[in-house]
Amino acid sequence: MDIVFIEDLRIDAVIGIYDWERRIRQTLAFDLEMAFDNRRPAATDDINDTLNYKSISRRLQAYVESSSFGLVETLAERCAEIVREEFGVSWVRLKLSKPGAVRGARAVGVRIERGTRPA
Ligand SMILES: Nc1nc2c(c(=O)[nH]1)N=C([C@H](O)[C@@H](O)CO)CN2
Repeated sequence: MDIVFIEDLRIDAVIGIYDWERRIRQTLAFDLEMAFDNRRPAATDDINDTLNYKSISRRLQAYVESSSFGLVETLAERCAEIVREEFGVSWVRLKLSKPGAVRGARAVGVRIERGTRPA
């Protein structure tokens, strides 16, 4: 199985369950791994045959910047849905980190996998 990945995509958003968190924007970090057969773009050298990581990054930036969920679980689920439904990705692993949210930890967050992983 081939993978297209996006690493440490930083996006500012309103996120969190506490009152003070509803009044500020916090930086979130996204890591994505997406199943995609890269043999065709490798043969054609055509960007139109790829799973375009720039297009996906831009879409997630627009969505996350305008979101205001309480839980990272909710935001992670919505982002995985966008990747699968709008970009036709059969399997995605998405890690959503909230750096500095817990004193003593570099980051906290969730990692989810959605869809069927190709053989
Ligand atoms: N599993 C989760 N635990 C916590 C979350 C969350 O979104 N998922 N959120 C918080 C607070 O918003 C925290 O990040 C503020 O520091 C606490 N636990």
